[in-house]
Amino acid sequence: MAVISKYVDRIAEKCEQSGLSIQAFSYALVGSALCALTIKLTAPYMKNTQSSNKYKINKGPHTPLPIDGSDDDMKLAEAEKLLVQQELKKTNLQMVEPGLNKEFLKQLSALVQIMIPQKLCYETGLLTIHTLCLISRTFLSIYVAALEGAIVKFIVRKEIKQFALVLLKWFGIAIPATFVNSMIRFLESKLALAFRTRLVRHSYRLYFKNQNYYRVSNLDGRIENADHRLTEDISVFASSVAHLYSSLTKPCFDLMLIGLALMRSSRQMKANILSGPALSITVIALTAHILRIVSPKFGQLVSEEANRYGYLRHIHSRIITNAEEIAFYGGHKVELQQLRQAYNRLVTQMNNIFTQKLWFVMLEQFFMKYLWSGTGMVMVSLPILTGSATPSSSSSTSTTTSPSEANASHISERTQYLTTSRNLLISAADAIERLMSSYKEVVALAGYTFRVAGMLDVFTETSQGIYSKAIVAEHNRDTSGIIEYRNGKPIAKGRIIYTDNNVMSINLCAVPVVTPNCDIVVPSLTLCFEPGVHVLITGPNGCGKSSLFRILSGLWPIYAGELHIPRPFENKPCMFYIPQRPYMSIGSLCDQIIYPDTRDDMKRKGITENELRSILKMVSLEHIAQRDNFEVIRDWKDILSGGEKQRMAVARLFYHKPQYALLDECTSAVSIDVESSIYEKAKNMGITLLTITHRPTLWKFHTHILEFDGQGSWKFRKMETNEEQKDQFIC
Ligand SMILES: Nc1ncnc2c1ncn2[C@@H]1O[C@H](COP(=O)(O)OP(=O)(O)OP(=O)(O)O)[C@@H](O)[C@H]1O
Repeated sequence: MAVISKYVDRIAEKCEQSGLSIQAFSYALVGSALCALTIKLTAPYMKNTQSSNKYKINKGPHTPLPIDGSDDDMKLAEAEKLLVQQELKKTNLQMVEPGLNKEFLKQLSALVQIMIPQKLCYETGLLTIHTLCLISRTFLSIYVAALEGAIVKFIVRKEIKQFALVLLKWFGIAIPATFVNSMIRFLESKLALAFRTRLVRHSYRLYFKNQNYYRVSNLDGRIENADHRLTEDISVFASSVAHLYSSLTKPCFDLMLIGLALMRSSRQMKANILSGPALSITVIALTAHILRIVSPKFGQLVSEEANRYGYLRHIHSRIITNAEEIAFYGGHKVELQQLRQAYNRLVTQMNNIFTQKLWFVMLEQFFMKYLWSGTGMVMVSLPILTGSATPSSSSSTSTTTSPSEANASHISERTQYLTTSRNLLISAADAIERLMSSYKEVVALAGYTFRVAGMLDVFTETSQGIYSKAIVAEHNRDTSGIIEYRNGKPIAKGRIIYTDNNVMSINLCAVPVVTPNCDIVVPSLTLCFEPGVHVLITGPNGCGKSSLFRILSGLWPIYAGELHIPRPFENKPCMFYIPQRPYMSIGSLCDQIIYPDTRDDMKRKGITENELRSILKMVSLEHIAQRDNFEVIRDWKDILSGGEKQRMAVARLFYHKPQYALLDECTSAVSIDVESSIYEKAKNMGITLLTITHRPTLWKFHTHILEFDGQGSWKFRKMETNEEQKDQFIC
């Protein structure tokens, strides 16, 4: 600054020498500075208005702005627009917005019933001890305030012995006080964990009910990242409920008991006991009202932030899951762009919250730190300034002591009163501040309640077969009467009937194949799969071959007709599905073969390691058992090759020996000789094959063929074994 001012002085001198007055020079300097400041302040707004106008005209109101004008960022904004539109669709589906309303109370009470299922349970025990600790902490605070008042009184009176005695008491009380403080935190954490455990158990139960983990992500569009809601959101919700309990009840106890203590000391000072509390209540009520009016909608903001954070994690986990595919494709640019979009949207939301908090916290602090302190000072001084007499405790001493001694005693009494009241007031102000700031927490809790309760609602609905998808809701399509809609949602009118054990055939009676988006792939299927009738399923891509398996396995709802399937008998599944990309579970080699059985199931079935070894031999994987024994836990997804993984999946088929095997191109990576021997062995075991394949070498293992034409029609007929049939099939 000094350098600049010297430089300015030198220019001014030069200007004066050339005939320009210093005043004129100053005007010019200030004018140009103001001009520069105006340009600096208005330029970004002008730029934003221009670009937002441009976007309003060209791309609709919800398009996010590009970060700069570069082509890349324009593309990013375009992609983000799609993302925003998807979010909007989702929001429209969910309709209700989080906030302090009836819906929030209803959702919270439903969640409280899950977290505290009975009047007498572990959680109520914790709550009782927690409440007792909170009450005793308040009594201790009042006692400590009184002790501090007495300490000051004895200092003013110069009574060393009394001072030392009270100081000792003060130190003595510190031990239970600190223990109670620490206990409050401990109990709060225990309570949060207990609530979380109850919620997690409940939601896990729902998540795994009726294949909900599949339905939520595939058939319903309301929850995009169930993993985030099941982990992060439940944890934050439980902590926030436990924290709110103490941050609401403790200040209430504090206020009640401190108010009584203050009134008692005002009475001792023979002052009006109502004027102080009346003043404070008026000021607090007024400031609370103002804060409530100007408070931003933190519930919505927090809920949106959690949504965006969840989406960011979802993108990350997709990249981790599909790392190899992305690397082969060299798709890092696209993935990076998606990550940047997700992160930018999170940052925008966080910045929004920070900015809104900045002004709100400023106002809050002004009220709580300054306005309330001022009111507190007036409150404390009122009994002394308006008190008609000396404190009651000192009135008895005034007859035996001299006037100067009595005066000194009155001063010390007033000092004690002031110190005690001040300490009590500080605690009370702290309590009110906590109560007021709890409002923010309550609003934030509304956001988490909305997400957790919303998740449980969706789980309940999907487990009952009620789905909601934006794409379905938005299309008012003609489904030729196959799908019936109620309130914009399709109704699964079809029935699954489990037949008795002696009927082993699978029957489809006028069942349509309908995708989760309500696209009709095949309008009506009437078929009968009998044991020993090996069916080859064929047709062009996307004609509904895998969808038929999804319907047989009960993954997709049936919108009409009837499906008759045999009931599982003696723990033996009726159908066993093997996909093209087999799933490798966490665990040992043994766990891979017996999946989805557990070790206990395996023991119950009496299957030994030797039998597992011979199963591995049947699929030519015996070398794996020699390399790693059955117990070593490995990451089988990465260790085994594509073909080995497919053979491992077939090993599961030989372990479970189901009535029907649903084989969805499950040997596409297996060499032809091993594949043929696998099919031969499966047939010899009495397993009926329902095979989707594009390999002509497999035709000989089947007796019937189900052909889809891709236009919704199909043909089911006996397969002819002559060469002509084979050629026809190859085409
Ligand atoms: N989860 C889903 N949500 C919406 N539509 C789906 C879903 N899964 C499949 N579809 C659609 O259903 C139709 C039939 O798919 P399906 O997987 O049955 O084809 P496919 O005959 O097995 O084809 P391919 O030979 O390529 O495996 C396709 O148009 C597909 O886009």
